[in-house]
Amino acid sequence: MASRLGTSTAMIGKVGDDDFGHQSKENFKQNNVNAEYVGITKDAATSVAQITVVKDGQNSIVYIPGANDCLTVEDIRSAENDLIKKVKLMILTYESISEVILEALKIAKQHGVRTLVNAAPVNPGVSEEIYPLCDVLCVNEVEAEVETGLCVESIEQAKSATQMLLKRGCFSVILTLGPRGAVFASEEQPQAIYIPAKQVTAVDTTGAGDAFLGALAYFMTQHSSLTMKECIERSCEVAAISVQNLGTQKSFPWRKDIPAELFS
Ligand SMILES: Nc1ncnc2c1ncn2[C@@H]1O[C@H](COP(=O)(O)OP(=O)(O)OP(=O)(O)O)[C@@H](O)[C@H]1O
Repeated sequence: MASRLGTSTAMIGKVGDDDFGHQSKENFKQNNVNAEYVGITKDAATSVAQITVVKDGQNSIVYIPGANDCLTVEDIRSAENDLIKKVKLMILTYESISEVILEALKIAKQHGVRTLVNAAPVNPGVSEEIYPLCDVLCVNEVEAEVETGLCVESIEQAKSATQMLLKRGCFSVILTLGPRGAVFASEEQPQAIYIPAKQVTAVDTTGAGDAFLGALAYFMTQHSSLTMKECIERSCEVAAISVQNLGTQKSFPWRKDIPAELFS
């Protein structure tokens, strides 16, 4: 998503030496994502996700980690000089193992790279040491419940969850709420604010979180005069476009498909 909006983007990861792995690398190329640091391992199959979409567009995903678990601390260190230290922002997900996430965050912070951590998919194995290294922690309702132990159904409960995550040391927290939008709080603005989503008819919400995050990375890095609230509002709009199309990455809009005022 970040690349489709026009951000120079690179991926660090690992795929298996199989059809899905080779297709993934080809897909990065077609989306102008530098995949030089996406390794191929013979020790595991490429990670896959079985996705079921129901009538209202909501989804349920069974995720099988596979090769993602083979990404090592050494793989991250090998990208430090030529990649990590040169970027403005690093997005991390919970698809890697805890020690790898932690190493990537430490290296990014050493070089003044902003960090945007998406605590997805739910991974209770991830160390609490990551929180103080998160410039932005982004969770959905389920992930927020697992991270905090709180019930996150109402917007008020979502606001309470962001407060708890801030207290653990994150600089800022975004809790996405599907069709309701998102809640945001930060050290600078601890009072959580609610940002509504655009009302649209969703056909497939799969990938809404990734569309939101990729767009957020774009606005945070390419439109530095925008406040975080404005970046989140615009990212909600991009994600709302994606849920009106079928597919996961396939549903992500290209820059030309997005109203020009979002880039002003
Ligand atoms: N039905 C919808 N209508 C409008 N916007 C939506 C809808 N669903 C999601 N969005 C937008 O996408 C953002 C992220 O969605 P959500 O909270 O569902 O993420 P997620 O659970 O991580 O998604 P994923 O299905 O990719 O795992 C929301 O904050 C909202 O702005």
